Amino acid sequence: MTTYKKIPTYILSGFLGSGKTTVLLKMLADFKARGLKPGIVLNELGQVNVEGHLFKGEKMLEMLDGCICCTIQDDLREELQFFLQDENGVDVLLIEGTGVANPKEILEALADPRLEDGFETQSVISLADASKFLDYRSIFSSSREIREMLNDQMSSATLILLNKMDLIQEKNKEKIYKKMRKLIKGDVEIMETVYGDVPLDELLKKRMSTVSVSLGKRETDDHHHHHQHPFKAVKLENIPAVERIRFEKWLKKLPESVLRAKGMMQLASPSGLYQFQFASKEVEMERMEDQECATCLILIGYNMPVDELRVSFQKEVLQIMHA
Ligand SMILES: Nc1nc2c(ncn2[C@@H]2O[C@H](COP(=O)(O)OP(=O)(O)OP(=O)(O)O)[C@@H](O)[C@H]2O)c(=O)[nH]1
Repeated sequence: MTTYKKIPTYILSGFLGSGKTTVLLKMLADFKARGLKPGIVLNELGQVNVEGHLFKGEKMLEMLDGCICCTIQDDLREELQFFLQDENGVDVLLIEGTGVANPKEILEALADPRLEDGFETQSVISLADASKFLDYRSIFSSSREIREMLNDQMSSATLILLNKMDLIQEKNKEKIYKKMRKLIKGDVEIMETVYGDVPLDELLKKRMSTVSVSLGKRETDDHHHHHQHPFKAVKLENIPAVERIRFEKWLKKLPESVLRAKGMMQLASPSGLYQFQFASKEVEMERMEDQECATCLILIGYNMPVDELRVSFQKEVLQIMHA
C-alpha cells in the first residue's frame, strides 16, 4: 500500500471580527520564515473579499458569498481536492470560516472519505472577542440558532484564543472565564491574546487526536442544508470620496444589529484609497498600495434595517439631504 503524507490542517473559527484573519496572517508570515509553503481556504460572507490584497501570491481558494456551513459545504469538499493535486501541493493548510460558520461543519467536510487521506486536522483554533463575549450572549439571547452557533464555535475548539484583551474591562474577566469553562471541554487551553499574538509553536501543536464527527449521520444532507442564516451581508458600491471623521462617526453610531463592517473607501482628506475595518466599535484604516481598487462598504449583521442604513449613510456621510 502506498503511504503518503497528509497535509496538516488548521481551522480558524470565531465570531465576526474576533481576529481570525489577524491570526491567519501571523501564521502565514511564520510559515514562510520557516520555509514552509502554506495553502489557504478563505470564506467570506460578502460578495467580495476586501482583504484579498493581503494574500497576494499565496495559494488560496476563496469562497465568496456563502458560508462554509451550508450552501457551499460541498464546494469546500470539491475545492479541497485542489490541494491534493501534485502541482498544487502545500506543506500546511489553513481554513478560515466566516464569522458565522460552525467549525463542526468544516470538520465534517474534512472527514469526507475522499479527503480523509489527504488532510489531517491538527487543531481547531477558536477566537473569542473578549470585549464582546458577554455582550453577544445577551444580544442574541432570544435566538437559539445563534446561541448554538456561538457555543459550537467554542465547544468544537481544541484551543481558545481569548483575543482583544486590550479592550476588556477587568471586572468582566471572571464572568467570561466562568461562561467559557461551561462551554469548552475540560482540557482545552485558553490563551489570552492581543492581536492574536501567540508563539507559533502553540498554534501548531497537534491538539486533535480523532475527529469526532459521525459520518454515519450525514443523512443525505437533509437537515443542515436548509436553515436560513439570520446574518446578512450588504454591500454598497460606487461610493464617492468621504470625510474620514464623518465616516468614523457614522460607523461608531451604527445600531447593534450591525456587527461588523469592512471595505474600501476613498477618503477626501487625507486623500486616497483606504481599506477599513470596523469591529468591537473600533475603526482601523490602512492606505492601499494599489490605489486603483473599487470602493465598497460591506455591512454584516443580524436583522439590519438596510434601507435606514443606506439613507443614514447618504445623509450623514455623503451629506446628500434628499436621499
Ligand atoms: N484592539 C484590538 N483589535 C484587534 C485585535 N485583534 C484584531 N483586532 C482588529 O479587529 C478587526 C477585525 O479583525 P479580523 O482579524 O479581521 O477579524 P475576523 O475574525 O477575521 O473578522 P471577520 O472577517 O468578521 O470574520 C481588525 O481591525 C483587527 O485589526 C486585538 O486583540 N485588539
